[in-house]
Amino acid sequence: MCGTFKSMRRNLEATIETFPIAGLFTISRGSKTEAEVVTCVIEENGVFGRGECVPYKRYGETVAGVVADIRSAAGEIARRGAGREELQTLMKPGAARNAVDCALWDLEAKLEATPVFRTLGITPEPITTAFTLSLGEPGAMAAEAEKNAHRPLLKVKLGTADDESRMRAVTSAAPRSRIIVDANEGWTEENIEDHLRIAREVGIALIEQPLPAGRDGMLTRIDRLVPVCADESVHATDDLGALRNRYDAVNIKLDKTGGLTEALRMKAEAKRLGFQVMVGCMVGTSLAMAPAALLAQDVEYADLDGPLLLARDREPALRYEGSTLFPPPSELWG
Ligand SMILES: CC(C)C[C@H](N)C(=O)N[C@H](CCOc1cc(O)cc2c1C(=O)N[C@@H]2C)C(=O)O
Ligand SMILES: [Mg+2]
Repeated sequence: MCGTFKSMRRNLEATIETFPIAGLFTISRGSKTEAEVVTCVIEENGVFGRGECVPYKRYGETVAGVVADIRSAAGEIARRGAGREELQTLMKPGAARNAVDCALWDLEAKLEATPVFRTLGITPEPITTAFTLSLGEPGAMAAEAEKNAHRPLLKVKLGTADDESRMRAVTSAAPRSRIIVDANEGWTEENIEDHLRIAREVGIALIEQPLPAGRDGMLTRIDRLVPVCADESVHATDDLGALRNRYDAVNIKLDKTGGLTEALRMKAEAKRLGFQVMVGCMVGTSLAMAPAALLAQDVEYADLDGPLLLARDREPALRYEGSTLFPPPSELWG
């Protein structure tokens, strides 16, 4: 409960941590070999709450800027005891607020000996996550798809001039998997209708962010032959209204909403407006996925595979068995 600890003194720390990626993760905007995350730890009376965020260059965020933003809010949180509700006005939506918000959820759960899932009134169950295939040449993507053809849900990174070959290659290599295509803003007004026709022909389930954010108005005028999901075009609850006739689904990420508190509001409003919901993630560890795994309990798509791409994770980590993600242990978060 927010505000309960106002008279208590809290200490807040923000640190940068690096986790190596197993191999290379590539999309149309570039490649990564490691996940650089910011961890926020808030302590009160020897009890620690932790939250993790992943700053994203696409949204003008850097790790140094995010650490600075967290530290500048630290006075209000640590000395004055600002809680989660005040945090929503103290910091803007984005990665920095996510780390602090999730650390506060974790701290409050531990101080009150009440797990977050209980506060949310849910009984978390294992969920199926998407598994992401990097962008590559059609043959290489087909080989990766074949290797992962046992997985029920694949997310395929596209956004090139020749996505037709790639869509055909991955769908024939993994014929039993449901496939999400994430074009990462890489399609154009000229090629989107052709791409949608091919996507429907080969049985793609969902197309994520085909057109650039801010230049996606055409989506209201075309026949969306495959459901279209907003990612870069949607950050928080206030964005939803304008997207109503443009998108069929929205990808909610804690690093965009600025934490679980706003993400819960956004999910409720998205459902009320009739959107399908995906809960997504950045390239982060189990600590970043844990709150998202609770958020994803009742949505159409969970895309929480960050740790599956890492060569090293938190300890304890989330348990994944294939593409099944189990509820987070409280020693990890919540
Ligand atoms: C481990 C996957 C990337 C996580 C998820 N399935 C996913 O696809 N998320 C992306 C957003 C994260 O993408 C990032 C993060 C990053 O730090 C750097 C990059 C990207 C990316 O897509 N390209 C660059 C390399 C999503 O839903 O769009
Ligand atoms: Mg995306």
